This record gives sequence, C-alpha cells and structure tokens, in this order.
Amino acid sequence: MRVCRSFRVCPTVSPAFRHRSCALCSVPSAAQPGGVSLAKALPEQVKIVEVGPRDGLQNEKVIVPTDVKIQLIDMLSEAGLPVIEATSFVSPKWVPQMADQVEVMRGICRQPGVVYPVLTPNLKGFQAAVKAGADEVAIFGAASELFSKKNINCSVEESLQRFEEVTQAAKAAGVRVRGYVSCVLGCPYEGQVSPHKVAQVAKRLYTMGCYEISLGDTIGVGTPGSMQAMLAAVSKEVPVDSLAVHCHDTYGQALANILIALQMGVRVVDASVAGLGGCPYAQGASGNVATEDVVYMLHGLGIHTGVDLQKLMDAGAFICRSLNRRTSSKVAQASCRL
Ligand SMILES: CC(C)(COP(=O)([O-])OP(=O)([O-])OC[C@H]1O[C@@H](n2cnc3c(N)ncnc32)[C@H](O)[C@@H]1OP(=O)([O-])[O-])[C@@H](O)C(=O)NCCC(=O)NCCSC(=O)C[C@@](C)(O)CC(=O)[O-]
Repeated sequence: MRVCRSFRVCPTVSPAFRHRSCALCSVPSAAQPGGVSLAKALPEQVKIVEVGPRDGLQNEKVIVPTDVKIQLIDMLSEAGLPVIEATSFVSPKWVPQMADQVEVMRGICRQPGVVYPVLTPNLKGFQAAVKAGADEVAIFGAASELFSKKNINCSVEESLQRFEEVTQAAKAAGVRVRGYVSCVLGCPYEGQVSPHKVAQVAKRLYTMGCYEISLGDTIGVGTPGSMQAMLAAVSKEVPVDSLAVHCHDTYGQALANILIALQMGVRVVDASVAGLGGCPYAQGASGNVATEDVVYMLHGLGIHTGVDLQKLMDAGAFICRSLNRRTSSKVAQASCRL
C-alpha cells in the first residue's frame, strides 16, 4: 500500500487537511465547491503526450547514456502515459544527443496501447525511423522563417515541401504522422508571430495528412490572452479536436495557457517529465511544462489522464538523479518537502 508522505512526516496533521493537500491521497477536485462551474467547460479526459525523452533530453550538453534513456521511457510507460515521444531521426551533427536513436528504439519495452512517435525532419529520417520500428512519426515546421532556417536549415515553404514527401511515404507505409508548428506565440529571432501565419502552417500540415497538430510555444512567452487569440485563428482552419498544445514555461504561464486551451476545446497536451527540455535552436527558452504539474492540475479538475502520478514522479526523480539536476516540477518539489 502506498503511504501518503504528509502522513508519514506529520501524523498529527488533521486528516481533513492532509487529504486536501496531498498529491498522493487526493487533489482538490472540481466536484468540490468552487470548481463546479469551471468544470462544465472542461473535458472528462485529456491525452498527455510525454515529450521528455526527446524534447527533454535533446538539449543536454553531456550525452545521456542510452540505457538511461531506455529506462526513462520504460518508467514512463509504466506510469501510464499513452504517448511517449522516444527520440529523433535528425542529423547527429545538428543534435548529437539523439544520435543513438536506433538503439533507443530497439531497447525500449513497448507496452500495448502506448504509442512511441519519433521526430523526422525529412524522407531520410522517415526511412531510418521506419526501419528502426517507429509506429508513428512527427514532422516539425514553424510559423517563423528565421526559426525554420536555424532549426532545420530551410525556409518554411521548403520545409512544407519536404514534409509532403514524408506524409506521402507515411501514407504508403501506413504510418501515422503528427505535425508540429513551432513559435506559435513568439519567436526568439523574429519576436511576434501572427496567429494568421500559425493558422496557415497548421492548415498545410493538416491538409497533407497529419492527424494532429501540436502548437508549440517554443520559448514560453505566451499568455492566456495570446493563446486564446492564436487558438481562435487556428481552429478556423483545423478542427479543434485535432489540435494539441505544447507549452514551455519560461515565463511561468504554461499551466494557465493549457487551462485556457482546454476551455477552448483542446484535448491533447504535450509535457515533459520533471520539466526538462527546450529546443537547442531556441536560445533562452526554459524547459517544457512539467508533466507532473499538468497531471496534478488535470486530476484536480476531475479530468482523467490514465497517469499514475507517483510512478510519474519516480520517473522524474530517476532522470533528475541521472542528470544530477533538480526537478523543475513544482509538484515533485512539494511532494519531496511534505
Ligand atoms: C533537417 C536537417 C537534417 C537539415 O540539415 P542540412 O545540413 O540542411 O541537411 P542536408 O540535407 O544538407 O544533409 C547534411 C548532412 O546531414 C545528413 N542528414 C540529413 N538528414 C538527416 C537525417 N534525417 N538523419 C540523419 N542525417 C541526416 C545528410 O546525410 C548529410 O550528411 P553528410 O553527407 O554531411 O555526412 C538538420 O537541420 C537537422 O537535423 N535539424 C534537426 C533540428 C532539431 O532536431 N531540432 C530540435 C527539434 S524541434 C523542437 O524541439 C521544437 C518542438 C518540436 O519541440 C516544438 C516546439 O517546442 O516548438
């Protein structure tokens, strides 16, 4: 039986307080006073796409051993994450941390019902990914010309042409494709990005066959206001149930941005265990929103995720120990203190 940590540390605390404050026992739920009206606009279930093993680790300067990556992915599978982005089939000269992609794909213990997508910037990456056993790939474009050039060394239009080749090959091979749009709420090189441009790129990716479009606030500058304006524009071009949000937490706005996205009908949220990560070509950006914090918020709203928060925190503790790093998850930090 799992024992609540606050009970272990402080058995004198009143049961009412204990069970209201502890992430393991229960989280204040939407069913409690104050949460009812908000919950009406929210879904019963949200799919979390765990991007830690890819987005979380790609920016680490010291190469993380392959067996650590594999163990992390296996622990995340055990924690009940339905989608775990495992690695990238990109150039090892551009992102050396992902150079062991084939070994990672071969080493992981795939759980039934869990999907393990990988990033593929072009046909070469797609072919290598399929050969390594990938069952889903993700293509990654941007709403900013300069970011596209820095990240994948081509213009937005050129990238979309490459992605057409990938989606056509994927269709023929029966492989599902997810699409990313980066810099949807701001660019490290161009500053403001227009919602119209985001909507146009998202529409192209959707039209070429991506089943889901993940909208990336790559540098975490968005606010609920800019998220709302961007989603309003994009959902005119792509059905909202095919959209996901991918928030970085540089300005501490990620959970608020996710909440407004949920209220606007988004049902898929990307997150990274322990809040690891960031794109190597987005200077100044901090990590992704921590999966632990997203799960805590969703469970607190009475929204089902299928994720076991304690097992997720164990995976976070494991990777932080391996990287000799403190977790960026507020929930994991608070649970350690309790
Ligand atoms: C796209 C390229 C390859 C273009 O890079 P390039 O240099 O323009 O490519 P190229 O076609 O001229 O080829 C140059 C060399 O790369 C090789 N190459 C070519 N393609 C591949 C491949 N797929 N896998 C392995 N090798 C490859 C190719 O074979 C050749 O090798 P060489 O002859 O010099 O030995 C490069 O720019 C690249 O790999 N970029 C990856 C950047 C990246 O991974 N960024 C992070 C992910 S995006 C992100 O984090 C944002 C996101 C998704 O999380 C959402 C958000 O937060 O916004």
